[in-house]
Amino acid sequence: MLYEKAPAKINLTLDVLHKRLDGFHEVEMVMTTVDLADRVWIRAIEGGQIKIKSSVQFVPTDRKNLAYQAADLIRTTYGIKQGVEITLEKRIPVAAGLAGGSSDAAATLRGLNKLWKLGLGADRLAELGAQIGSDVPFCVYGGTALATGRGEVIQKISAPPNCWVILAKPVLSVSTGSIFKNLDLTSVQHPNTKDMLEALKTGDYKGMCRSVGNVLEPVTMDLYPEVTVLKEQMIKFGADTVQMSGSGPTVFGLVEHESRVPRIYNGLKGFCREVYAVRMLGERHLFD
Ligand SMILES: C[C@](O)(CO)[C@H](O)COP(=O)(O)OP(=O)(O)OC[C@H]1O[C@@H](n2ccc(N)nc2=O)[C@H](O)[C@@H]1O
Ligand SMILES: Nc1ncnc2c1ncn2[C@@H]1O[C@H](COP(=O)(O)OP(=O)(O)OP(=O)(O)O)[C@@H](O)[C@H]1O
Repeated sequence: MLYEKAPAKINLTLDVLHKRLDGFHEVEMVMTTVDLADRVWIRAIEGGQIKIKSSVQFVPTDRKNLAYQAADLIRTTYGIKQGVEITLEKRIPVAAGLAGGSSDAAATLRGLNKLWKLGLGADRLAELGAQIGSDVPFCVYGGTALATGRGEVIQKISAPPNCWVILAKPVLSVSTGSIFKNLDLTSVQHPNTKDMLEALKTGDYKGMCRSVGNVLEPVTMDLYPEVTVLKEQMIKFGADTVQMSGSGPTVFGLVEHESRVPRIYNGLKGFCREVYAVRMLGERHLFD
């Protein structure tokens, strides 16, 4: 039985430059992995099927599951006949803006590359991942990166300075497609990606906090006022900066001093069921 860790990502910045002819949006995002992870177990089985088991009932186990799609893609591309059972121990909240499904798909690609001794490099796995979803290539590498294109062009960058990340997810699921559809590009406030890259390069925690920005945040907040409330609460409880991740609805707060974490965590727990206090994974890449 093979094990792969599938960590969640957060978007320190998320900018949209323009809408492309293929319907996707050209983005520029600084992403990093955090220590909240699904566990993916993979084993070969008789019968040539792809079987998905999930610890969470409402996650699909058919070909709608991104891990299924990853296994199917790698099997057809490399003419593999052997069956495989993939067990997803879900820890990352679903439809949360934390790339849970994408990370499971990326972990499946890494795991099957090992199981079937395909000898594929990270870049090739990322290329395959791009056929499954825009966030999958980043999840293949993990660590910290600047993602451009529709999210699939990955450039490794310096890890953020050490800090705590508090994640809070309101009880609602957000469809990424509908948030992009509601984005009005004539009135967006673009984040300063250059300042963020500089802050990471120089290990400037305050500079990092000043440079967070996500153009999708106001779109999701307009549709779901709970997200605004959660952000305001997290600021009130003392986070250094707070922002929504991806298309939401999870918001994350950055906290430099560990002593401040319990107050924020406990304060949020009072009215939000899903709250996590985790570390960033920084430079720890997932591909070896
Ligand atoms: C919002 C982010 O999570 C930020 O990390 C990602 O950009 C979304 O990545 P994802 O969930 O892997 O998204 P995909 O499954 O590729 O796309 C879902 C839908 O989002 C929209 N979409 C996604 C990425 C992108 N660059 N432009 C888009 O317009 C498209 O309508 C697409 O049909
Ligand atoms: N392995 C999986 N884990 C969770 N959800 C999955 C998985 N495969 C497919 N899905 C479906 O995908 C939808 C989005 O789930 P996911 O948790 O990946 O969203 P997300 O965190 O918002 O992703 P992103 O940040 O990449 O937009 C869910 O509604 C679920 O039905």
